[in-house]
Amino acid sequence: MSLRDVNAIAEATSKASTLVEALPWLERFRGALVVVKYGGNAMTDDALKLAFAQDVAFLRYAGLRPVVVHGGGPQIQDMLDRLGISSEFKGGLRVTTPEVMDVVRMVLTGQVSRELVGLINQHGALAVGLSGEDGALFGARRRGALIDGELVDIGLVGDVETVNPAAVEDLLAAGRIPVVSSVAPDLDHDGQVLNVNADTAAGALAVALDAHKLVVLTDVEGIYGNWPDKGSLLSGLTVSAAEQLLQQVDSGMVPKLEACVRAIRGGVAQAHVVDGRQPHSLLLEVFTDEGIGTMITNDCNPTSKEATDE
Ligand SMILES: Nc1ncnc2c1ncn2[C@@H]1O[C@H](COP(=O)(O)OP(=O)(O)O)[C@@H](O)[C@H]1O
Ligand SMILES: CC(=O)N[C@@H](CCC(=O)OP(=O)(O)O)C(=O)O
Repeated sequence: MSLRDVNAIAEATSKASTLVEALPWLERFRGALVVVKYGGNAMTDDALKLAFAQDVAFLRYAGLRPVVVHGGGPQIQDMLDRLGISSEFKGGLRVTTPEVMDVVRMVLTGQVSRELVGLINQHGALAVGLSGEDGALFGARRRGALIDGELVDIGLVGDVETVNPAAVEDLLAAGRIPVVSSVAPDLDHDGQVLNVNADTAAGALAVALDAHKLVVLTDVEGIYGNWPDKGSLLSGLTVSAAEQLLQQVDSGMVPKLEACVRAIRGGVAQAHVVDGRQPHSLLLEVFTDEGIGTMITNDCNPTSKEATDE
């Protein structure tokens, strides 16, 4: 046998072993409902967006039930800049005036959602976009931001208080992939919509759908115990440890960690924060033995990918 033949066999064997490694996870997660939060910072590269759309379609064809909740912070910022509208963040949340709210709604539902739906549908008539307004999916109430222990007004920003998952469940029952934008009707003011952080929306939806997993894709490798010390990346932590860590993290990681805690406390078996800059990170998380990034589980199933919500 020539060296070329030996190399070809080794390459084929390695490809086959990747597929075989996926087998127990394919068996285990058949039918599992997975809520995937796709952050705007992991969405800025065209090749990464294509890979993400492939992963989501793959999950669906592999028999899982993916639901995408997307962000779009950088895309909103681009549009605000183009329109010459200034906005600032307080406590990781965008201060949202009525003028900014118009742009948030337009960009999330009219641009980011459309683009993701189009990319996923390159693999079949799968994805349908909807916002928190559609089918009264979300109901939100205005919230402030906690700055140095003081609650400050940040305008039309909401926290999800009610979830009516019927519209999403209808789409799932029809074999579709719901793609959800985090704009929500204000429960206290008819006709008003609120800007909801997409991590918060994903956590609330994962609980309401009784999801098996919440996977949050972002622009770091996972959660660091001592950010920004690169040696402090955590592969797994319990929900109690995550609650303690919440006191130490800052900026965009706060709503992510809060969403993971909300999901686990609400009965979701596993929550993951993974690196959306790594192509196919979603597939690697679901279908490999080690997974990637940081996994949060309840205190009874410490950091095991076998964790269940049963
Ligand atoms: N403990 C931590 N571990 C990881 N990232 C952290 C931590 N604390 C703060 N961060 C910051 O959170 C950011 C992720 O949030 P964000 O930029 O809002 O992402 P996305 O656009 O994906 O929602 C990271 O890039 C990092 O700067
Ligand atoms: C209240 C608030 O901050 N809303 C976010 C909504 C989009 C979002 O969450 O996008 P990422 O996931 O990309 O950060 C914003 O206006 O930027």
